[in-house]
Amino acid sequence: MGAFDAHIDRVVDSNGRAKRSEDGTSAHTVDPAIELEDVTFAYGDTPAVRDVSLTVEAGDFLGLVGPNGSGKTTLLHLMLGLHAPDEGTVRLFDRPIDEVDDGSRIGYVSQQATNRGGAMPVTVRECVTMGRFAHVGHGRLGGEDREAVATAMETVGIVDLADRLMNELSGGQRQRAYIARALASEADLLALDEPTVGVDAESRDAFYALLDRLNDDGITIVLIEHDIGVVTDRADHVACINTELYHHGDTESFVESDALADAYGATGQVVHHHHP
Ligand SMILES: Nc1ncnc2c1ncn2[C@@H]1O[C@H](COP(=O)(O)OP(=O)(O)OP(=O)(O)O)[C@@H](O)[C@H]1O
Repeated sequence: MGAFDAHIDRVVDSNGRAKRSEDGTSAHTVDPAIELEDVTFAYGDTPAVRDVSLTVEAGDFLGLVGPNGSGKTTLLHLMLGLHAPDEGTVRLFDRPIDEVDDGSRIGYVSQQATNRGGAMPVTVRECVTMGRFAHVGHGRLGGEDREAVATAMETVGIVDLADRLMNELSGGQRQRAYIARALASEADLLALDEPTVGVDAESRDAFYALLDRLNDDGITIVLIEHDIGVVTDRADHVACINTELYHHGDTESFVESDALADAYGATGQVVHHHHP
C-alpha cells in the first residue's frame, strides 16, 4: 500500500456498480451499505470492539461517537474490511466483506488526511485523477474520465487549486481534494475519521455543508466526529460506542438517551457532579 493509500483506501464491489445519474452526481443502491453482526475485535490482549451489531442503510448518514480509545476507528476499519473480525460477520453492499475485492465504491478519509507530512507531491488534479484508475485499469484515461475529474473538483470547490501540489495545501483544502478523489471514483460510501481536525471553523462549516449535499445526492456517509453538536446537527443516525455498542438509533433517540454519559462514564471521562 503506497503512502497515498494510507489516506484513502477504496473497496469496490466487483458485483457491479451502482447506478448514477447523467451528471454523475448521484449513486445508489437500495441494499444495506454495511451490516455488522456480533463483531468482536482485539489487538492482541487489548479488546477494541466487542459484540457489535448494527446496520447502515444505503443513503444513511451515520455519526460514530465515543470517548478516546473507545474503538471508533477500529469499528470503521472493520466496516471497510481493513481489519478482519475475530468473531462475527461483516457485509458490505450486501455481500460478505471478503468477497468485496476491489476499490472504488468507498472513499475513506483517514485521521491523518489533514496532515501535510504524508501527502504526496502530486498536483490536486493528479490526485483526483487517481480516483479514475479503478475504472480504467491499465487502460488510458478518456474524455469521460477527465470529465468526472473536472466535475468532482467543481463539486467540492477546488477548481482553482487544480495545479497546486497536495503537500502544499492547507489541511482543509487537502481534505476536499481527497473527497473529490472519492467522488471521481464514483464512491457510494464515504467513511470519514475526524475529517476536520485542524481545519478552521469557517472551512469546517463549509466542509460539513458539502457532506450534507453529497448525502442528499444519496451517498452513504459514516462520520467519526468528537464534536457531538456536529453529529446531532448532521447525522440521521448515531452509533455510540465504548468497546461495546451503547446506542444505535436515530439522532433524536440518541439525544434523548443516556448513551453518551454512560459511554463516557465507562472510562471515567465524564465527571458527574452531585450536589447533596
Ligand atoms: N494498532 C494498534 N495496536 C494495538 N492497540 C491498538 C491499535 N490501534 C488501536 N488500539 C487500541 O484499541 C483501542 C481502540 O482504539 P481506536 O483507535 O479504535 O479508538 P478510537 O475511538 O478511534 O480513539 P480516538 O478517539 O482516540 O481516535 C484502544 O485501546 C487503542 O489503544
